[in-house]
Amino acid sequence: MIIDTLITARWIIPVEPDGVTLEHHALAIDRGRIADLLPTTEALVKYQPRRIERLEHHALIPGLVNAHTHAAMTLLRGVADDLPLMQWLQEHIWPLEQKWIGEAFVRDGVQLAMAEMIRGGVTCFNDMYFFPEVVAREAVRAGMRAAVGMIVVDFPTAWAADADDYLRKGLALRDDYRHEPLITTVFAPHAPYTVSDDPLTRIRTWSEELDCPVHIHLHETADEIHRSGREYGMRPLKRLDQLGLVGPHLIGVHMTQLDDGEIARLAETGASVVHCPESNLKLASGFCPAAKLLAAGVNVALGTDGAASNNDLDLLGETRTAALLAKAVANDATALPAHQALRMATLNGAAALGLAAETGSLTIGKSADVVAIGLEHVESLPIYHPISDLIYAAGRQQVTDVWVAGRHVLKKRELLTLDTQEIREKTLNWRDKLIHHS
Ligand SMILES: CSC[C@H]1O[C@@H](n2cnc3c(O)ncnc32)[C@H](O)[C@@H]1O
Ligand SMILES: [Zn+2]
Repeated sequence: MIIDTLITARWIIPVEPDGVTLEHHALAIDRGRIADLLPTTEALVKYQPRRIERLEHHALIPGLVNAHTHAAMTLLRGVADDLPLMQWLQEHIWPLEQKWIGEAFVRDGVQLAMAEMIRGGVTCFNDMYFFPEVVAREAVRAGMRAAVGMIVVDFPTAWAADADDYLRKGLALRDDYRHEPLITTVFAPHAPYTVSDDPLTRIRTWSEELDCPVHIHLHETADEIHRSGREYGMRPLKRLDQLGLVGPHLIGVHMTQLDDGEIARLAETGASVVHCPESNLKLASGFCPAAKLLAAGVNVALGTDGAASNNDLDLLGETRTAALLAKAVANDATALPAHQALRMATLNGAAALGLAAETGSLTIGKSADVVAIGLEHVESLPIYHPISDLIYAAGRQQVTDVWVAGRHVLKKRELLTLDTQEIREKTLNWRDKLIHHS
């Protein structure tokens, strides 16, 4: 049978079923989808591929899903470090954004972010940023899958004037991209402290009508909880619950401040949480009880947050941090084993975005979003358990090849859809502008 591509690999970690590693298997790709997963010896007899990739020292894994980013903030990487969240935002990031944000900033920042993410094995990102139509356009150009935020904040910015304007523009974007398979749109009210009840209520109604997720920073710091107590007389999650937003569409990002009742409420309503351990560590925001949430049945995905608070978009590294931190937070070395961490970085992210039928595991019929990572490096040998190596020893620089919807976007670490040299030059121009005119 003729197919587009056959990838033979030393190991294949499909993620579904959980914890399984196949040895000497092959992945057949046809018309952008996973057509088969079978032993290499059988594949070589059964298929006549137009292209064949023999990856004898590699593991194939599903493309990683970065479930919370502000991609264009790569241009603000390292601009303000070692500060708590509100001081970082109010004194540094928001003034810079007010001055510089525009279509060109977002275009160049997103291109830099996608170059970094693809080289790190990320095939899908969930973005919350200004000028989301630019994010969507650039993602399609680069061949990346993106869930693009229909953002809302109470204050005017270069992108929109007020809540009505944000929502109108967001819904127009959703309509424009309704036939583009790589792009989905997600409501993205910034946070409970920047979006008032009226737009949140309208988002609830739209989200139900359109069956569309709602992506929001939530319970990020203790300060946010205290402020909500002063302004609304209740914790933010309670307020969102009263507004009808706590349910299967909710994607609560950070969630470092949670009591047992709130964990139970997230579980019973089918909400998702995005854990961003490195941003939380760097801003000293607190610790998301990831293992406790998973044990309660909550879908927990992983995100890097923006490169201005992380300071990288290394989701594989983030997965390692999540697995290590969970053990410290739970005081239990068995908490969040490697296979569960990998699931968070792939299938759980896809599930949070409503994309589990499309991506997140190497399953026949799903989109061919695939990452090859060379494991036989001195840094990760001798390899008793490939999933352990992947999470605890390997680094993103070991990612060699990436396919999104069957399209080869990284080949032997070379980006095929983005111009690395041009991205470097534009980034350095932005650095010079920010240094000389801020
Ligand atoms: C409405 S566009 C997104 C908005 O969010 C800001 N931001 C970046 N990181 C965080 C964070 O960890 N908590 C809250 N807000 C954050 C970003 O600078 C944009 O203004
Ligand atoms: Zn964020």
